[in-house]
Amino acid sequence: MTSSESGPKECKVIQEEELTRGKWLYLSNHHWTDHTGKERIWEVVGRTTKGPQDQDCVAVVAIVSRSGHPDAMVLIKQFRPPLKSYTIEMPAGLVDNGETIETAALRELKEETGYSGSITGIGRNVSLDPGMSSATMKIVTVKVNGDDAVNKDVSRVCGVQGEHIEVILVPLNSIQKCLMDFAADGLIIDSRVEAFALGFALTSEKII
Ligand SMILES: Nc1nc(=O)[nH]c2c1ncn2[C@H]1C[C@H](O)[C@@H](COP(=O)(O)OP(=O)(O)O)O1
Repeated sequence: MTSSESGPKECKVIQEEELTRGKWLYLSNHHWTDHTGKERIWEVVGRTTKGPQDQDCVAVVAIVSRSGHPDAMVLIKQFRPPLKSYTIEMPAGLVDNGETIETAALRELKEETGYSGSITGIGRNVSLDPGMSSATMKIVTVKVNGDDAVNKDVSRVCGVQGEHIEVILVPLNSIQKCLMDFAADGLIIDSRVEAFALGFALTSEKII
């Protein structure tokens, strides 16, 4: 029986060969065998910061409810050197060594937006860029009571360790229009935000 008659083989990585390492990232060749059993090489970027926890990072879908206002999603605008551009993203960041996903989510939300909230859901383990990077993350949903004293006077500009982050509240009922305006202004929309907005529009039966 030939290999094609026996069906596809299970693909697997057989060796990780590190090529170079920086402070935050490393580049490796992953030697792997494909569905025919042939050995191949894939170039992979990994994060040096990954500790024993399962995920490299966390992203936060934070929805603010305030009396007299429609519910809004907390988004952030910041400059991203890899893209040479400002971006619109969800609050997100690296999970610190030994930190739980829950703690990381609430910490990043506070550091990057000033908001405090409570967790309403924790997503699955997901990939950020499966063709390029080994990094994985979870999306945590958080509800924020905008009328609560702790959230009343949050600053429009946040961030720690040199970050300069502009906080933007985008009403859910006009999220597609807002993203279109940001893109028209030359901002790059994070794919997680775009996917959230598309899903929201589809479930609301409003594509734009
Ligand atoms: N790839 C990176 N290169 C850097 O030069 N610096 C980096 C990289 N990735 C993260 N960082 C730095 C920038 C921040 O000071 C810290 C924490 O970032 P965090 O807020 O956790 O994550 P992001 O929001 O994704 O930047 O790490």
